Amino acid sequence: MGVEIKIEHLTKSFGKQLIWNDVTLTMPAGEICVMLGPSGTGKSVMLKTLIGLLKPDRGSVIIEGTDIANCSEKDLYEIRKLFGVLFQDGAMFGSMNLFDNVAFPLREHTKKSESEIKRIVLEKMDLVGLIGAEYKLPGEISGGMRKRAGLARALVLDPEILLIDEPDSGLDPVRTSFINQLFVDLNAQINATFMIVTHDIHSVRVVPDQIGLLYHKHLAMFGPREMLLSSDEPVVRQFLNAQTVGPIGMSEEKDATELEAEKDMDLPPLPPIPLQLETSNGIPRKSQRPPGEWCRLNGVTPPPGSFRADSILSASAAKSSD
Ligand SMILES: Nc1ncnc2c1ncn2[C@@H]1O[C@H](COP(=O)(O)OP(=O)(O)OP(=O)(O)O)[C@@H](O)[C@H]1O
Repeated sequence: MGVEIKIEHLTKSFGKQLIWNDVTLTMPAGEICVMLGPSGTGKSVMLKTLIGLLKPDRGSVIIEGTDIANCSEKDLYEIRKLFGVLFQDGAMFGSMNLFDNVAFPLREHTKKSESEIKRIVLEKMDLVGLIGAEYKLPGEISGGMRKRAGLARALVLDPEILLIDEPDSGLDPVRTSFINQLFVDLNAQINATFMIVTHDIHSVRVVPDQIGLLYHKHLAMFGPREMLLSSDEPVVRQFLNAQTVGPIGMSEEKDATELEAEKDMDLPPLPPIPLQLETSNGIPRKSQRPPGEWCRLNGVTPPPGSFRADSILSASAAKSSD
């Protein structure tokens, strides 16, 4: 399970407004990828292009041999069955209880019997910890529960690819840690390829296998977590460490005068690279590599204190309160 997604030379604009140009990356099968970028750099547009809701101007998105950027409606319909999507607010129908919301794709897209549908819905609601809440309306539950219900719905058709847009928006740090743990556990269990769009720097440091950064109308970098967390590239370093010093300004890029004023400033040292978040049952993640392996193989010295168990304190604290 889980399929590779190969994006080549992808370019998208709306009228005269270029969103991003010449994006090339490969999301390895079954891995968790996170896409970052300042607001308005086109992360949601990227997700919509991946599922074929938006057509790029140029380039291709190859999934299982089909270029979904340029295929027929019929092929697109088939390929879309591989996807599960979790929108920011869970995108629940307000008048339907959670059971019916989660059952919706099964009733729409399959000919399964109601007893089979019930079995699947309860299985997925159990996976996301929502057993007992089946008959609640979306308006009666918290934002975190709505997101989990959205996730259960994204899972009912057994997706090979999960697209997740800002899962942490509106969630407190503990709920964010819980949902991160859920993604890691689910990924190990169903082996799907994940693309998560987020602004949460803590999640970015511990959850993904691959990280991408969109900036100033292009893909600034995409690669293994250790590569980006040890990078000295100014945009990557500034964004991943939430610093004000660097090329990213309040609205977009800083101008030459602002950059000149910063040129002699000392940058704070890179923080240690934490260990990757493990599954809660201890089963290794499919893509798991020994900590520090990428740095070692590529001759990169990680920041001092990297890969020590105490650098994932907040994630394990959240787990122990489960
Ligand atoms: N259907 C559309 N028609 C025209 N412009 C669009 C459309 N969809 C998105 N845009 C524009 O594309 C740009 C990127 O939007 P997008 O929502 O992808 O950014 P984002 O990186 O996800 O931002 P944020 O982090 O704030 O959610 C914005 O300027 C937006 O106005």
